[in-house]
Amino acid sequence: MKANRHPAALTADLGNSALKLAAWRPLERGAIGAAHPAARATLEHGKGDDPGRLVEGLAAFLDQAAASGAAVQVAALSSVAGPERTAPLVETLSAVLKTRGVELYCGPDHGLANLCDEPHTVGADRLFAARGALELLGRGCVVIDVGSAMTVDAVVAGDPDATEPRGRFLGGAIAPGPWLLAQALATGGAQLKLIEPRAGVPALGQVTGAALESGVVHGLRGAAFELARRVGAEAGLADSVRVVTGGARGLLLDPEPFWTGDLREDPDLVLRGVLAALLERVGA
Ligand SMILES: Nc1ncnc2c1ncn2[C@@H]1O[C@H](COP(=O)(O)OP(=O)(O)O)[C@@H](O)[C@H]1O
Ligand SMILES: CC(C)(COP(=O)(O)O)[C@@H](O)C(=O)NCCC(=O)O
Ligand SMILES: [K+]
Repeated sequence: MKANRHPAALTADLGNSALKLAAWRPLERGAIGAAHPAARATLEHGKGDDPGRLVEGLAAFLDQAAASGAAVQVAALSSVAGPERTAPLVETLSAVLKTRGVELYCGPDHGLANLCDEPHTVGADRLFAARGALELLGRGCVVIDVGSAMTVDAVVAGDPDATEPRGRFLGGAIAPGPWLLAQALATGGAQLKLIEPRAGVPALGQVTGAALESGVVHGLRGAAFELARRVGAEAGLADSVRVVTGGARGLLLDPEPFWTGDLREDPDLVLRGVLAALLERVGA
């Protein structure tokens, strides 16, 4: 017989910029969409990082999570990095978890039908974010994930009477994120310097740096709006909710977007999707 509660879980998302962790308390069934992590952390994780530091960081995170009611019993990882960054992380993560009797699942099934032409090439974070959005909203939407890249994707819910699939991933757009925009400008013009994208800058820049900040930040906001509008329209989701996630989402949300329509923010969309997939995987 299945227990009423899911086990406490660790979810990890290795993106191009950072490793994100969330620990989740034991949840009631059907509560993934409304859950808040007991603990969250973002660890820099690049090539050639000291594994000792990662071990320490992970152990400290797991202790903090346990103190907040999430003594982790199961764990899963999503990665969009290549094997050179993913393999050492999996090794370290597995080793740390093993000392606590916890098994790590790598890339659990996201549970969506992937309708893209080359499904295996779609980044795992896009699929997990889409799954997370379905958990959050219970219906189709446009997902905007602002990290190294800015992805704008469409997902629709599956048939509630059927057990599979949970939904359908329809694809979308991959645009540069704020840092890629800033770097492209800095390397593309002799007079142009590297700026740090930050929220709330004026559009009317009156020195080079301010004009670059404006172009990156307001350009990103404009791109997000236009992509969400067009992706939504082509996916039959013209009036649907837009859900914004990713480490740089603040650039879209502050000041308040000029877009009309229903907008939601969820810092944990990818990790929420990984959680849903993991709990299904362990059948708990
Ligand atoms: N405080 C911040 N203000 C603005 N941007 C930030 C901040 N923290 C992180 N970022 C941006 O978020 C990106 C990381 O977001 P994340 O979703 O973790 O990316 P990825 O999934 O590519 O690893 C960084 O590249 C940076 O552009
Ligand atoms: C588009 C992405 C770079 C986004 O990654 P992120 O910005 O979150 O690090 C990643 O999902 C990826 O590498 N995708 C592979 C190409 C594809 O999704 O079609
Ligand atoms: K991301």
